[in-house]
Formats: sequence, C-alpha cells, structure tokens
Amino acid sequence: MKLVLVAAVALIDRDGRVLIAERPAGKPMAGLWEFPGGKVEPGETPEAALIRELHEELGIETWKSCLAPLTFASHAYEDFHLLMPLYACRKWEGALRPREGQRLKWARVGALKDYPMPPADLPLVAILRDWL
Ligand SMILES: Nc1nc2c([nH]c(=O)n2[C@H]2C[C@H](O)[C@@H](COP(=O)(O)OP(=O)(O)OP(=O)(O)O)O2)c(=O)[nH]1
Ligand SMILES: [Mg+2]
Repeated sequence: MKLVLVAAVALIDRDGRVLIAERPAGKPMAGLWEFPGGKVEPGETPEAALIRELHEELGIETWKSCLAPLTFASHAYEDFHLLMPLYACRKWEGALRPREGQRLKWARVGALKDYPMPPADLPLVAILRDWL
C-alpha cells in the first residue's frame, strides 16, 4: 500500500474558531470540508509543505515557529494509506483569500460535526475539541 504524507493545519482565530476549506470540485473527496494543507513533496519537510500550501491555497504567510504539532491521522483509504500530521497555528500574516475557488468557513470546534469531513479527520476533530 502506498503511504501518502500530507501536512495539514488547524488555523485558530482569536475567538478560538477553526478554519476549514471545502475541497474543490474535480478533486478526490470534493465537497468534503478539510483542514488546509496538502501533499509533502519529495525533499520537503512537513512544515515547509504547509507554509507553501498556505501561500498557494489561502494567500497567507506563516512560519515554522508558529506551527505547533498537535496530533496526526493514520488512515487506510482504498488506494493509499494517509499519514497526516496536524499542526495548530494561531499566527499568520495576510488576508485569507481562497485562491483555488474553495469555500472557507471559520467554525466553532463544536460545530465541526455539521460539516462533512474526510473519514481520516474525524479522530482529529475529537482531539482538537479536547485541546481547545
Ligand atoms: N489537506 C487535507 N487533506 C486531507 C485531509 N483529510 C484527508 O483525508 N485528506 C486527504 C485528501 C487527499 O487525498 C490528500 C491531500 O490531497 P490534496 O488534494 O489536498 O493535496 P494537494 O493540496 O497537494 O493538491 P494536489 O496538488 O495534489 O491537487 O489528503 C485534510 O483534513 N486536509
Ligand atoms: Mg490541498
């Protein structure tokens, strides 16, 4: 089974809400809500991948020192095994712009259950709820 490394982040605003993004049409699992992030490229660290993805997907800038490791997902999908570290981040610069046409939502952690997420994310939501 192919192991796929994806870095993801819970961006947390001053009110303790969490940013989720709707996966765009055409991508696998389109329409599900996810934590921003993406695949770690060869030779890249997870933190560098996240900094790159946050720039590409949301137009914001953050730094390695602002990415706190929180937990991870290890989930068997049908065609790959996902290993996904989840970081927490409370500090970034720039205004959020959905650069891939994706819908964005700041959600209270208690309301995340109202947004359908990929199955790998469900344990992460529980951990995030206890942690926040
Ligand atoms: N970003 C993100 N990906 C997730 C989450 N949960 C989950 O199962 N995934 C899966 C979906 C995809 O199979 C994979 C991430 O792929 P992606 O399509 O976002 O990767 P990417 O941003 O690098 O995009 P691309 O260049 O491959 O199109 O991880 C999550 O919360 N956030
Ligand atoms: Mg992505």
